[in-house]
Amino acid sequence: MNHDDLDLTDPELASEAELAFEGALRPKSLQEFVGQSKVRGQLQLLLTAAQLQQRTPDHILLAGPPGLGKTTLAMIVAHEGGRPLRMSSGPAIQHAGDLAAILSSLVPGEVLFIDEIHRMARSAEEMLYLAMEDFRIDIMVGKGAGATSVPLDLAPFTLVGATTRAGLLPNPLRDRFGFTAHLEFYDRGELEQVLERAARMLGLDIDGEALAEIAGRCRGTPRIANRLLRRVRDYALVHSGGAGARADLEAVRAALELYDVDALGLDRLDRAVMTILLERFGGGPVGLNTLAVSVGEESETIEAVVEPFLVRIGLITRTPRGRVAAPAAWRHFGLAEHAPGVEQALPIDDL
Ligand SMILES: Nc1ncnc2c1ncn2[C@@H]1O[C@H](COP(=O)(O)OP(=O)(O)OP(=O)(O)O)[C@@H](O)[C@H]1O
Ligand SMILES: [Mg+2]
Repeated sequence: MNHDDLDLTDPELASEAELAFEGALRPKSLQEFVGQSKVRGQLQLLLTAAQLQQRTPDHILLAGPPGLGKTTLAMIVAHEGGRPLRMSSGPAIQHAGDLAAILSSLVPGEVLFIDEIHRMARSAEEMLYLAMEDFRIDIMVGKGAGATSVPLDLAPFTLVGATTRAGLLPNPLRDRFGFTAHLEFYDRGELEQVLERAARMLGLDIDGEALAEIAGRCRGTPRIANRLLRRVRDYALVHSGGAGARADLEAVRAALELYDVDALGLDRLDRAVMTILLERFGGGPVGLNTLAVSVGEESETIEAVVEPFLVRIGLITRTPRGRVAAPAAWRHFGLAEHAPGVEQALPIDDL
């Protein structure tokens, strides 16, 4: 089964076909990169200053929810400076030795991209501190009492780290980045631009109204925008009997209804979380872990993927006592707001 069809609005899941498509769609320069104007300006300044001084740019941390363009920006940083790019990821660096092998083979000026940097092994993290600061690592030679550490100079490089969970990074690591870019969800206009570009590349003839409808349902996330667009393209193609893909508002609505993406872009998991929060916990407050267990998901997923969007569109608020449903949530789900404190009346084993 194809991941696309299972979790159309999960910004994290990507099938092989989708990855190939993403590769083709990635903007290659800051100029082509849509939206994130603040971050674009910050990056531009940092890269230009480095170029003027003919040095490697400072280390950059890209933080933000999945699918907003972190990998794309890392590639742009390399491309804009005409620098080679090495790609790795936190889960692939489980020993300091893994990192030493990468670092010692970098060429001068290379951009090292470490995706999901918060998942790197602790021992490697410590090695990275020295590497980032002094372009040097200490390699342990021998074992036991006779072990000595041998310093090894590295080629100057730029580390670009990406994380969906900046809060999990230890302070010493966070502090060693010259700049942290916080990526924001995209607004409608920006998403329409992303979609327009992708439609052109897909050879899909789609009108403005239809684009706007997709833009409204893709959770502020370019990856989801591109994915929904492909399903609309399928729909248009099949309904024209293969004659050519042309999509209007009606086609978009029909296609997205088929795939269970509602008018706000909520998918099944979002709706499950919201329904439980509203109906079972009377709108909260309820703790993240309790919510996660109730829908049978990892609390990491709820926190990194589901919740940021629900908070952003004003369906959930985070309070010190837990997550609370906002009035808009009751309206969106067509429910009457319960009296506060209902959750306390629930039988204990229902929690
Ligand atoms: N600003 C943008 N303009 C145009 N397309 C974009 C933009 N940002 C992202 N995209 C597209 O969205 C897709 C996902 O982007 P990308 O892989 O860079 O996200 P990510 O932040 O690295 O996600 P993850 O956290 O899952 O690794 C790519 O196909 C990319 O082309
Ligand atoms: Mg990425």
